[in-house]
Amino acid sequence: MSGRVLVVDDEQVLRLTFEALLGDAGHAVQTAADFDQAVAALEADAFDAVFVDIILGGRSGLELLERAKGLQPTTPVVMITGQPTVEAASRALRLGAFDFMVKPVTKDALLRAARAALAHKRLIDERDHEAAQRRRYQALLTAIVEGVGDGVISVGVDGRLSQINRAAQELLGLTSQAALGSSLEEPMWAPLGQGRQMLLATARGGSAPAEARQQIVPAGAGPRLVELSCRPLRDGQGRAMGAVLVLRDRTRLSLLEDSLRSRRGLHGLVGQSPAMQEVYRLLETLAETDTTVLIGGPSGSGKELAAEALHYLGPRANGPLIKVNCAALAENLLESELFGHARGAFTGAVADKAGRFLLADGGTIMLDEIGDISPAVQLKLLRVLEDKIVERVGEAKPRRVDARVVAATNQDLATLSAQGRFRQDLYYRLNVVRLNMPSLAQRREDIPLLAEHFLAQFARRMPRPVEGLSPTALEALMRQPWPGNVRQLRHVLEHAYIFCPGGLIGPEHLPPELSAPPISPAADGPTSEAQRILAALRRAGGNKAKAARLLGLSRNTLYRKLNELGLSELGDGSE
Ligand SMILES: Nc1ncnc2c1ncn2[C@@H]1O[C@H](COP(=O)(O)OP(=O)(O)OP(=O)(O)O)[C@@H](O)[C@H]1O
Repeated sequence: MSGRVLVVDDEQVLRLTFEALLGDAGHAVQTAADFDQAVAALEADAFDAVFVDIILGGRSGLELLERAKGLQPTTPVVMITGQPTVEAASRALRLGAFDFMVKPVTKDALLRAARAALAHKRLIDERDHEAAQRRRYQALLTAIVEGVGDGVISVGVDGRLSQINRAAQELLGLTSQAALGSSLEEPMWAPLGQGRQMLLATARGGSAPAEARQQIVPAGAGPRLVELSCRPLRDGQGRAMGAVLVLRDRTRLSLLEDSLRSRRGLHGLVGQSPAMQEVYRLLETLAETDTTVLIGGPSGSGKELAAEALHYLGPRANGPLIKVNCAALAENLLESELFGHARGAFTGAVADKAGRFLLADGGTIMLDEIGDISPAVQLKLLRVLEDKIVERVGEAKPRRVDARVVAATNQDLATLSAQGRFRQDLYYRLNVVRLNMPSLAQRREDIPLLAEHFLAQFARRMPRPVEGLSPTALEALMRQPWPGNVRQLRHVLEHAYIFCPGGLIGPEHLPPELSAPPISPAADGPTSEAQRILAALRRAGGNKAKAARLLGLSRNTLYRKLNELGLSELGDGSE
């Protein structure tokens, strides 16, 4: 081990001898003959060891020792004396001398002392180097920790705060600087919520989740959605030193996600429009409850699908879902269909019949086209809704039934009840919660998504190489008034799918009715409605099923309307 050595002695012989011996041993030696020369050398250069004679002409070597320690504190200074005294030795050591040698100094003793001094210096240098490195590392870490936007909190194994950055303070709403060394058990850390347990448990080597997501409500501010990530801190030997928690504020992201996560559909219903988002939100809320829901909306707008969603998204999903189309059955048939009958209750009642309400026990009953039920059935229905009791036709025995009622109509029940055609009390009872399905014209932006959905459905049923809609066909679809709403769109696309030989569906594959000026939706009064129906029947060559499709009405609704308008004799009666 070689080093830079300064030899300070006023005796030239000694200086030269030391210089030669140390030089031969590989050290770079510099000499100084007196105090001032020595100080100049120490000021000019850094030395790894200094040999100083205690007698330096007029000055004391001890004085130089003191000066050397001031200038180069970590450099070992070896004192040399011709007349050792206890006082001088102890003073030298007190002043920080590394060693004390008595003349005559042998070569071996000199080299040994030099070796020891240099080894000592290296040790100190290394320790200093490590400490400096630790300080640099710490400064860097602090800069990083302060610089990142995420909150950082660390604790020692004792659960006491060892570091917290500004972001964490702000996130937690801590107004004053959190005191390092304070325990995380203190109440001021309560807003940290689960993060507190994660930190404490991890720091103590216990088990805790490494990741979590939670809401933090900082004092005097709104709630923040925060992602937590906790890791243990270990030293080089793997010993636990504490834990660090990173808090990432996801509030903005989650708001953004929420606004972007406009859903493309819900349980069979397709559509990404704001109107449908509202429907989905309402359906999810209502699915959880047992309230009677009245679903309104024009024909073909998805009322039946909405009723299904209400059933299948709620706690009754495992129970039965019974659907009854109230317009499809004659009055007396509907009554026994709904409430059941006893054997012999009327001609043809050859056996007991449970009725749809009892079949729906524990589940949901969907009463479609509820506007079409007779006054007698209305009264019976009111009884079920109010008392949850059914009585079968021809039997006076009340039976308890637990069925959720979802009613649907495309008629204006408020007007019907104002006209005395629908019981007002039943209307109020049904109308407790109202869900209105938007018409397709109110959500045209959903047409491309719906088209994609239906084409994929057809492709499963009738494999043929239809790739999708051409832009012009889509444009034509976007322009339609869609009085028949989604049902009509579905029919139109089915037609196009069948007529398209492959590739893209073009406008030429769409049903001819679509290329003709669209039949305008009923905007006003019965006259224009009659005209619309007549126009549709004409265009459909008298075929009522086809006319219903053109109008976007279900067949039942068209029959009802024809009856109401006194037009039931029109058309060829074909389905
Ligand atoms: N949002 C939608 N997403 C996907 N398909 C839909 C949607 N709305 C309606 N449909 C489809 O349109 C057709 C008619 O829907 P549905 O029977 O639910 O309508 P409705 O309002 O009950 O009609 P009506 O009043 O004539 O009984 C069905 O084939 C249904 O699958």
